Amino acid sequence: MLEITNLVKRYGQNEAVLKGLDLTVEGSSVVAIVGASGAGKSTLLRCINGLVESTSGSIKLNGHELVGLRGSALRRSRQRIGMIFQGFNLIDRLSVMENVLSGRLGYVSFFQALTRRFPQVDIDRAFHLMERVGIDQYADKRADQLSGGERQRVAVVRALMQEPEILLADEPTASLDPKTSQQIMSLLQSLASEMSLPVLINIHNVTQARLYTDRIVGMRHGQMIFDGAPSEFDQAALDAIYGGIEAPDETGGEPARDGFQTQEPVA
Ligand SMILES: Nc1ncnc2c1ncn2[C@@H]1O[C@H](COP(=O)(O)OP(=O)(O)OP(=O)(O)O)[C@@H](O)[C@H]1O
Repeated sequence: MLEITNLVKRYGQNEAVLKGLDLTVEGSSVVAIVGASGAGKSTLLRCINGLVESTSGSIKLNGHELVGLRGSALRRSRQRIGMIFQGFNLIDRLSVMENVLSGRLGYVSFFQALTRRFPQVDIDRAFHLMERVGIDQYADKRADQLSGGERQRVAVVRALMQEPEILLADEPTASLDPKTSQQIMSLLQSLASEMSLPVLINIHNVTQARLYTDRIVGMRHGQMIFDGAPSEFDQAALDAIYGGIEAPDETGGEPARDGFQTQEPVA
């Protein structure tokens, strides 16, 4: 469970970007964070995974306080948080398998990491997860030879290899075409339930947020001004979140299945 209480983030002497945010995410729920550009969505995710230092407040992941961690404690906490980015953040010259196994770097010895010799159990799990998301046939291919959707699946598997307690996705579909975007959203939704993993997704596409998440959190100027089920996310909520700022992306279409589901849940 993720419990955020009275979270404040201020960059330098500027006005606070997050102004006392409270948010609790439990179980396997998929939560969309929506809001206009500059609302503070990415800052919220970066505070959770410690990429930026929170100014004050509390972020607890399964009871462990994340605010104020430094050094090895911060590195250990990051291992428990899977991160997926808009630009995939893969190492292009490495193979898909090597990218995926890099999700284990925090768990193996310095020597193993240096020589990239991973335990067989990690390799088996990598194949299992790659098969689950439909990229096992690309294991030996260079990451830069894959399409955007395939690359994002590699990034998802790399994050899952960390055995994370939560997945954070920062605009995971913004670089993808509409159909591929839907498949990735559907995949995240399925994986959340198969693995009982909470997933927090920053997303501009409100149609996809409505279709593929269990809950929508709307932010404006660093504050949460909507928190409810997708069915409650109506025009009034849209106006409150985006009114006078920008028109959200309403493209999205019909729900998609991720297309690579297996019968076996992934442990
Ligand atoms: N490293 C930084 N230093 C100073 N200000 C920053 C920094 N990162 C973000 N900001 C500011 O914080 C505010 C919120 O930015 P943030 O990226 O969190 O918004 P966002 O809702 O994710 O926007 P977008 O949808 O465009 O990604 C913006 O005004 C931004 O300029």
